[in-house]
Amino acid sequence: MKIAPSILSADFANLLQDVKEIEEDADLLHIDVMDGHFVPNITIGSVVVKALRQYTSLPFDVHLMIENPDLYIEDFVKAGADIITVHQEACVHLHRTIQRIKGHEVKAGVALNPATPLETLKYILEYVDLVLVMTVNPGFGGQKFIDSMLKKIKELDEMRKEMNLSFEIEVDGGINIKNIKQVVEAGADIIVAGSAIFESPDPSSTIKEFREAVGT
Ligand SMILES: O=C(CO)[C@@H](O)[C@H](O)COP(=O)(O)O
Ligand SMILES: [Fe+2]
Repeated sequence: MKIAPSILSADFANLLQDVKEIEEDADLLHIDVMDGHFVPNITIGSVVVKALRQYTSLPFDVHLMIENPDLYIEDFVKAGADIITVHQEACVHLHRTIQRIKGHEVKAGVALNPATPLETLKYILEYVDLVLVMTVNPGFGGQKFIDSMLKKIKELDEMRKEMNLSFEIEVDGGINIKNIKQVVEAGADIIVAGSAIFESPDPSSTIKEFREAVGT
């Protein structure tokens, strides 16, 4: 299991300090990019990713919650993204968008909102490196995990086995020390957590507790 702290819940006035605090314990840094159109919130853009890139070697896991992601892929690649994930709901030509990301030699992911069926990914799964299952409606940190998403993670894991594919399953939203084990048992490989890590008194110990809770 990999842990990807989401900087959405970090202190933006002390962003580097917060990243440094989790650097040794985290596997990836999850960066939520929101445009105020696809989701009702505006967060950070490629300039912030580029600024952070100079100070950490953690792989950057960029979650684009934006319309027309094709227009910005190159900017995020140049800024230092290692994984770029786009939403199925935001891409009219998803296959083209995934190929565009992979053409830059970074990993390509596709994200699904809670209400979007897995079946919409049937013909794209063989091309992606990662599927991000949203377990809250995207836009904000600190929301409650939607329980029915456990079934979705399990079904995706089954599809992966049946299709003999090796994409990673990433899960994002409302994950904490109480539900992490269930999420991993359902089939998740990468756990994103924002508020549970950055709003805890000791973010680095919280990551260690997450690993202990899962038994890894
Ligand atoms: O993409 C998103 C929200 O849209 C997430 O990455 C959040 O940042 C997760 O925050 P928590 O639910 O863990 O507080
Ligand atoms: Fe995210």
